[in-house]
Amino acid sequence: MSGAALAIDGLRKTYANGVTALCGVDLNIAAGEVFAILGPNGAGKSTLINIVAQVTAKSAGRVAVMGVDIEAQPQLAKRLVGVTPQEIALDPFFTVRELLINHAGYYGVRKPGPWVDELLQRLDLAKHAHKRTRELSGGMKRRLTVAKSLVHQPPLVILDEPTAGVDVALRHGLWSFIRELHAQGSTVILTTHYLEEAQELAGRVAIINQGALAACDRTENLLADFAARRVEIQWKGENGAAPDVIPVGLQWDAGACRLHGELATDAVSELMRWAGERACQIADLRLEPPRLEDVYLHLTSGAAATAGKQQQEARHAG
Ligand SMILES: Nc1ncnc2c1ncn2[C@@H]1O[C@H](COP(=O)(O)OP(=O)(O)OP(=O)(O)O)[C@@H](O)[C@H]1O
Repeated sequence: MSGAALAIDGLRKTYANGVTALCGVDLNIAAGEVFAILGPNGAGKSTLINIVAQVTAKSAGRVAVMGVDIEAQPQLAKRLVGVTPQEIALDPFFTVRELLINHAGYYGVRKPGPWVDELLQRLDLAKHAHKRTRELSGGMKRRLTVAKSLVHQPPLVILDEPTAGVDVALRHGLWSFIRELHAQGSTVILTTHYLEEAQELAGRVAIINQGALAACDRTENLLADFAARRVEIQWKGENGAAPDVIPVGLQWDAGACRLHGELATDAVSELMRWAGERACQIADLRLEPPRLEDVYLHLTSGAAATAGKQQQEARHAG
């Protein structure tokens, strides 16, 4: 498992209440990657992150951070990772600077001052450094939580929904900060519900559903493997009349007088023939490549999701 920034093998978690949050996840994230973990609410993303951060105990499996097994060398493994949790919990009585310096002390960092100043600068917190944390706005607290996780300069940075509930400008600020961290050699793992964020930042994406890995690949490969096109046809039927034949896979929206839906790539030539025969009734026709959102929805809902979970459970059975 050495060589990877994060190596996860057969990770399982069943909570005391009997809920199985992870049912045998394997994941290998190379040093220097920006990697996104996507999945619906309750998929198991935070459980996975909390196990890596050693705030939740795993039920089975192995986890190594920068080649260090979290069970064999828990203290060393803890120092190699900085986790920004989803929940913001900051001591209200410390100032921003005090909080960061104290937190650095927790990791045994000597003379943290210059790096704390740099973090305050880069996360746009310098002018709030003297304020008590209870005086900060939600967005400032979010940035401080990010700074706190980086104060010991870990090589692996994990951000659990870093942009949840933050405004657009701050989101873009955090994106450029993540790019800077990456450019400086950090490995960054983030979870997000914003698919465009994953597409924008991450080289590779994992989709977790019901505690199982539904996909893990480069975004462009996930899109290339998804053999479907989005179709939208504006129709000029007289008095709003529907087309005589509706191509399989498309739906008729009478109010907007249009056909729309998803079409398998190998059915496109058939659609073109259908459209050619009705050219004078078509005002507009658009065929769009799939988006990460389409792949995500396909993998996390219905039959594809159930099949993926069963496959993974079978692989890890026993
Ligand atoms: N401490 C806990 N005790 C019992 N069950 C838990 C606990 N924490 C999480 N769970 C359950 O484990 C499952 C996975 O939860 P988790 O928080 O890991 O999902 P998530 O993918 O991070 O969701 P979200 O996107 O909503 O943050 C859910 O069914 C959740 O209810």
